[in-house]
Amino acid sequence: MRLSELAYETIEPDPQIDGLTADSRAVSRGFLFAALPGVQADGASYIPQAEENGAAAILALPGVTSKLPVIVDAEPRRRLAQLAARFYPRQPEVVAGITGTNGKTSTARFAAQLWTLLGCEAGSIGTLGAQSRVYERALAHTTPDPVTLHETMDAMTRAGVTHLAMEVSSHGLAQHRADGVHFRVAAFTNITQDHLDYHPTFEDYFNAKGRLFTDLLASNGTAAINMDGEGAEAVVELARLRGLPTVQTGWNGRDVKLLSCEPHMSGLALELECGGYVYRADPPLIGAFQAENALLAAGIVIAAGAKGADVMMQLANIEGAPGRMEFVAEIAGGGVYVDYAHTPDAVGTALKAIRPHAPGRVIAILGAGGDRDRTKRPLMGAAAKANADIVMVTDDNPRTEDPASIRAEILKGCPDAKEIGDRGEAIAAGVAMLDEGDVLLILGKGHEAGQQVGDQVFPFDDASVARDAVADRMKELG
Ligand SMILES: CC(=O)N[C@H]1[C@@H](OP(=O)(O)OP(=O)(O)OC[C@H]2O[C@@H](n3ccc(=O)[nH]c3=O)[C@H](O)[C@@H]2O)O[C@H](CO)[C@@H](O)[C@@H]1O[C@H](C)C(=O)N[C@@H](C)C(=O)N[C@H](CCC(=O)O)C(=O)O
Ligand SMILES: Nc1ncnc2c1ncn2[C@@H]1O[C@H](COP(=O)(O)OP(=O)(O)OP(=O)(O)O)[C@@H](O)[C@H]1O
Ligand SMILES: N[C@H](CCC[C@H](N)C(=O)O)C(=O)O
Repeated sequence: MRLSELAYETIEPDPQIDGLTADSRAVSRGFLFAALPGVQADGASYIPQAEENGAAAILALPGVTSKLPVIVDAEPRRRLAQLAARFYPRQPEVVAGITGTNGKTSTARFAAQLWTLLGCEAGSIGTLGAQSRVYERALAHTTPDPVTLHETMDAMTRAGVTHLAMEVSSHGLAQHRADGVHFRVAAFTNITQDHLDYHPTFEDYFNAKGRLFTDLLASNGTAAINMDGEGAEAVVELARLRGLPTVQTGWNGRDVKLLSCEPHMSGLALELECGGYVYRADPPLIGAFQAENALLAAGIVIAAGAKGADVMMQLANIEGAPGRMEFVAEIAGGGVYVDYAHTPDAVGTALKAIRPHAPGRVIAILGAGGDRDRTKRPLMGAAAKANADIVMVTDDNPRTEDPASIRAEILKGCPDAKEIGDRGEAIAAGVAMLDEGDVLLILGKGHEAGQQVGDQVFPFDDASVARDAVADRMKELG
């Protein structure tokens, strides 16, 4: 593709463009290099490296110079996404974007499962990567950079995916990573505190999420909203201002309404109302909050055109996502579970949700990630203290921070907690504490396969560490 075709500008010279990237280290001959101003660095300072690597053109802010043809744009991130959408033009027929603080991954997975059960070739993109029956790809971000995103969507579409549910994070929205995606449905789970290291205020965080509804949802699209989530009314208002229809779900939902939700040992017994009819479904999901995510997923699939009755019939068949209230081992009439709660709201929600599974005590293990919102740490500690019988504070991904300082900030919210920095030791100590009917809930890292300390990622998987600890304890008990 010629640069002028890609950029919709008359440019001389007009080189052939063979690829796009915002990372000078990934530039190959014929690539367009997008010089983006970032948090850590200014992409413009890498233009010489891009030129050396064979770049054919540059995208940059006004005032930036190069010996190569330059596309000048005051919003280069937005422009890069537009270029990426043109360079990789194929998108599934139906794309649903899901935003919110908690529940995006589960909702995206549920929506993709429902579509599959209804006979569509469906997939998802998010924290667990790009997944479908016909195409899989590991991804570094919940919402990938626009080049990776559009390339992935193009490849998924070529592989046959027609229905895609994708997570759209607030970072992704603020950085225009998903611009150029044709969203038929935009969905909202909830908004509570997170990422206040990146967003200067909670309002800024909400507004970033709001972009999915105000800027990215197609003008003939539909908003699907979990009416039980914090912030739902404000999102209804965003849709109303654009005159867009909504599908409202949850206990407070209008279109898919939860009438009752009874957690039992292996799942949830749900009673719902949709289109004037009452349905029962018993999905194998642990945690009452998963009912909200399941109903929102149903709302997404209905918003994209499926019949409510058909969707309700399949709700019993959806399965939980890895690392989300995942049962990993049984011990002494209780069990060990792993969950990805890494916000104050999620810690409280997950601990409340596990209570019905614990005839005995609830023991919580948690840490908090380094180089992320510090203000959430004592609140996470307090949420654990309020909802667990015993709390143990350990390390999550310290990244470049001092792990002991992170733990000290969590401990401000739960001063009586036991502190064990080494996560493996903490899990072993938690398992050793389990008595008849007790439950251990290991929070924060869910499906993650590594622990990031400094710049290094060491293999670490909560579920397998917990299984090994349970096996050791069983041996000891004979
Ligand atoms: C705060 C944030 O989101 N930063 C992301 C952003 O970095 P940045 O633009 O600030 O990059 P920078 O390091 O300042 O560099 C500026 C530019 O110079 C370029 N560069 C840099 C070095 C070099 O040698 N050559 C070069 O060209 C970089 O590619 C970049 O374009 O763009 C980078 C490239 O796409 C991302 O890798 C990086 O994600 C960082 C690592 C990150 O941790 N992001 C997390 C917080 C995130 O995005 N999380 C959300 C999920 C949150 C949730 O919902 O829980 C996600 O969607 O994953
Ligand atoms: N509807 C919900 N309300 C409150 N908490 C929830 C809800 N759904 C999930 N959670 C909690 O949030 C955790 C993270 O869930 P999930 O991975 O689905 O969220 P996410 O929005 O994808 O997060 P991230 O983008 O950070 O990966 C879960 O493990 C659970 O503890
Ligand atoms: N997407 C989230 C994941 C957090 C997971 C937790 N284990 C941590 O490291 O903080 C983030 O980047 O904030």
